[in-house]
Amino acid sequence: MPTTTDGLEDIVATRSRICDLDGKLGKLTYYGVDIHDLAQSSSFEETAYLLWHGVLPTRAQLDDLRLRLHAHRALPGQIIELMHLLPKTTTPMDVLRTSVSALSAFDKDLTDTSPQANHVRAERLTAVMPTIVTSWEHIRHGREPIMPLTDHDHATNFLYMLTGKLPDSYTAHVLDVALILHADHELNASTFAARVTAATLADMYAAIASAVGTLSGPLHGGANEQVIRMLLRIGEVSKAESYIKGALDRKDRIMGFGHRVYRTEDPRASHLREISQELGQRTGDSTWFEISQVVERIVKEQKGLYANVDFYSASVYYMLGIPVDLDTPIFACSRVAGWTAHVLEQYAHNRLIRPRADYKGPKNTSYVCLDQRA
Ligand SMILES: CC(=O)SCCNC(=O)CCNC(=O)[C@H](O)C(C)(C)COP(=O)(O)OP(=O)(O)OC[C@H]1O[C@@H](n2cnc3c(N)ncnc32)[C@H](O)[C@@H]1OP(=O)(O)O
Ligand SMILES: O=C([O-])CC(=O)C(=O)O
Repeated sequence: MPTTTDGLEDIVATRSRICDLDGKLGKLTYYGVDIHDLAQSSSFEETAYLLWHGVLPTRAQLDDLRLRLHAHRALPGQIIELMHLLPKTTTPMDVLRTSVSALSAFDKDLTDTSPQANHVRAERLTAVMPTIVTSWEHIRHGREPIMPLTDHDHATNFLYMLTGKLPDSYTAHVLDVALILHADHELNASTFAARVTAATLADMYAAIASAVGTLSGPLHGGANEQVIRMLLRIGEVSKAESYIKGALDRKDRIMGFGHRVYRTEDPRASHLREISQELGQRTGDSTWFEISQVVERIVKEQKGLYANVDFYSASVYYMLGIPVDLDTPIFACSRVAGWTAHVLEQYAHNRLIRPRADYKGPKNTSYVCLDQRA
């Protein structure tokens, strides 16, 4: 049996054309396009098109995609009914996973597994996930969900469905950039889970439900919610240093730091840090940015760890007024573009993913009948 690597570290498990990640240089590209250029100049919809088609769209192609996404935003009424049956304490990520799974029941063409049908599913899932997340926010607080807009971009529509008001252009821009930055990241745990599921030729809903479940854990996408909970516990800039030193002394893991691949700054964190600072200035309350800065400095000094994408996204979402347990669902609403791109790629060049385990358990154990066991 070849040597095993815990956590599959540095194991190259597939070929992919979608996302290139250089952990030493801190360089991230989607189909060769640098994440910095996308964050600077693209939109979430254009980035999703790039992930699904491998090229940037023409204006007409982008306009067509936007229209299709608008048309797919509404949820089947039965999914809203299903949400009403869930206990109000159900976490938004669990509701998202359950609803994505249930959506397969409303796909009239489920037996059509052609690439075209799966492309439509990728667009549908991407269009509808913000409606699931924001509907649950209203339902759990005893309110009626707000119907999606039939125009406006993805970020604006999300914030509208969440608050019932059209956001100002800066707020919508910030969420749009955050969605671009989270859209794909090579073979991260949730994308791997989606590909493993797709490789059995299970349908796209099953693959995305696997991915949502995998993203929810605090060592992966769930870290952003834990980061803001930590910042809120710290509460004041003057308490940040002693809080974080105490946590490090206790050998706690500091959420939002460290990465399996990056050995330098996560290129997405640089954008989110800048946005966090600017939001602090615009809102007149830089507390969350300043606490984050102290935490970042001490974790870097004492552990040599860099902030990852989840660290500054936490204060950004908080300053946008987003409820803390919607942080990871927002991540999912972006990453679904990457997940579905990887599922399409998996279907196109499929082989079952089935590694081996190096067995370490007992051998030749005799079977003792139940009534003879002590
Ligand atoms: C979108 C994303 O998924 S980005 C990642 C989001 N997750 C987090 O922010 C959670 C906090 N970070 C972590 O737990 C880790 O850095 C991970 C899971 C992201 C990567 O972990 P791995 O590559 O498996 O590293 P591993 O868990 O083996 O840690 C290596 C060492 O660094 C330490 N370490 C790693 N991250 C942290 C952290 N955030 N805080 C404190 N110590 C840490 C570990 O305790 C371990 O130390 P040890 O060797 O003395 O036991
Ligand atoms: O790549 C990873 O392991 C985690 C990550 O940063 C992401 O999924 O965005």
